[in-house]
Amino acid sequence: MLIIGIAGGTGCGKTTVVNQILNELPEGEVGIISQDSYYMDTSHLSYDQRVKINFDHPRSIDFELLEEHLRELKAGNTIDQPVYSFVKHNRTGDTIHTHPRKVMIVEGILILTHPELRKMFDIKIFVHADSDERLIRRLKRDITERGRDIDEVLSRYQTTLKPMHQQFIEPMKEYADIIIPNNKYNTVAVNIVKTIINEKLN
Ligand SMILES: Nc1ncnc2c1ncn2[C@@H]1O[C@H](COP(=O)(O)OP(=O)(O)O)[C@@H](O)[C@H]1O
Ligand SMILES: Nc1ccn([C@@H]2O[C@H](COP(=O)(O)O)[C@@H](O)[C@H]2O)c(=O)n1
Repeated sequence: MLIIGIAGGTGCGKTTVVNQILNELPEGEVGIISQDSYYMDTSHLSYDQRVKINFDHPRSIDFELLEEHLRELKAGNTIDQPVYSFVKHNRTGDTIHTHPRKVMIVEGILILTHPELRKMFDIKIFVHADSDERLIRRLKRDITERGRDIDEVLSRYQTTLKPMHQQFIEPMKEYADIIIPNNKYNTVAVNIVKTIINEKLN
């Protein structure tokens, strides 16, 4: 199994890059694990308490479960990946039956901050987009897809996103094997990653 970790700040385009990689590759040969599925279970908290969580700090992620699931997949076993709701700020209770594949992609803002997880990646990729570009994309996406308004996104940006990005996410570039500049769509870089994956699949 080839395990590829794709990190980068919110809005840099990780999900988009993953979808571009999957596009044209044989269906069912590449599996995806999203860090978002592994936000801590916060069912014991009220909605008002959950809203106040710092979702950009590594402690908000259940890295233990994520690591365990990746090890299971590597051992050839199927896992039940939790489904997360950005509207409820919690796991939904549903899971996605995820099968091991020849290539597994793990994507998320904080995946390179966890040393044990980092060691499991054969290739570490960091997607870069400038912070103003990321904020614009995040605003548009969170308003249209994640049930937020402009005040919520901007206040979260100032209080947690920006400081957490500087403290935890940006320094992870040091560990990357490949940095993809993604202020604009980067077909060349995506094709290079596709070539690496195709070599593994053939
Ligand atoms: N290179 C790009 N140029 C312009 N918009 C982009 C680019 N990459 C992604 N986007 C858009 O930005 C938003 C955030 O992208 P997404 O892939 O969800 O980022 P991430 O998963 O890193 O948070 C989406 O609406 C997406 O369509
Ligand atoms: N309930 C939540 C959980 C997380 N977030 C934000 O999501 C961002 C990570 O996801 P990307 O797809 O953007 O990589 C992260 O910056 C969290 O602030 C949220 O808003 N609400």
